[in-house]
Amino acid sequence: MTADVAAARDEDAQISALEALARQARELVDAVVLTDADPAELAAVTAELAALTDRLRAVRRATPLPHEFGPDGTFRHLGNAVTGACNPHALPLVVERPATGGSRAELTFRPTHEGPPGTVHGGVTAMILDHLLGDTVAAAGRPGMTGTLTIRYRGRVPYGEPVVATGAVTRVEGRKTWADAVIADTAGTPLVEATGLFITPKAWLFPGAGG
Ligand SMILES: CCCCC/C=C\C/C=C\C/C=C\C/C=C\CCCC(=O)SCCNC(=O)CCNC(=O)[C@H](O)C(C)(C)COP(=O)(O)OP(=O)(O)OC[C@H]1O[C@@H](n2cnc3c(N)ncnc32)[C@H](O)[C@@H]1OP(=O)(O)O
Repeated sequence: MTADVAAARDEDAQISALEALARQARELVDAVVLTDADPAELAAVTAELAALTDRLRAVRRATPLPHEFGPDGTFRHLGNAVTGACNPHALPLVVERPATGGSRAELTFRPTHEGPPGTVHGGVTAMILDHLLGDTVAAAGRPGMTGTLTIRYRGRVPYGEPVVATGAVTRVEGRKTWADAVIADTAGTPLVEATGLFITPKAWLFPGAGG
């Protein structure tokens, strides 16, 4: 085994272990949101969690895992707030790019995403749509940063039931790309619609220009 292969295997093992930790942390958050334990039990669990937190903090990175491009051009961001498999905050969203264009994701929100009773928080659905729009413009070869994001909430988004998010580019002009996205129920009824303007930063076209 060459040193490169051994290093790649070590990195794979590290990432798998981090993914498992993030999955467990999501389970923990869900359990916290839904627990009905008594105060003494809550205090005991809190003390155990404090000890675990200290263990992890003892070996701390300066930043979350960075984004990277694989040899086949695929984009991976394990620390991302929406898609990051190693980020407990992330659903994580798994985005597909259908051959017909655009981006698509099937997802199921959890009770931890609740805003109004029984309904997913509007800021959470906006975040998902922002990401899906960003992936949509990137899939069209026009990656960019969100300039504007407009959301129309048409129906309550439930948690605990699958919903489908889809996005498509609608217009391009210079460094600007507009796209629409929607979260719909499995019958296709639109629940939240979004339009975004994405701008490819000057710096991405001309590396070294700053920004
Ligand atoms: C996160 C991805 C990183 C890596 C990406 C690479 C590849 C990606 C591959 C796959 C990615 C998959 C998924 C990505 C998913 C999600 C994306 C998440 C998106 C976000 O979560 S992102 C965070 C929120 N976002 C910001 O943090 C932006 C802060 N901001 C800036 O970084 C700059 O401000 C910028 C870049 C916007 C412009 O800077 P700039 O210097 O390049 O351009 P400049 O100012 O010259 O404007 C040129 C023309 O755009 C007009 N214009 C400018 N800003 C506007 C605005 N806000 N609204 C309307 N029009 C605007 C001007 O009026 C002018 O228009 P005109 O030419 O007509 O006069």
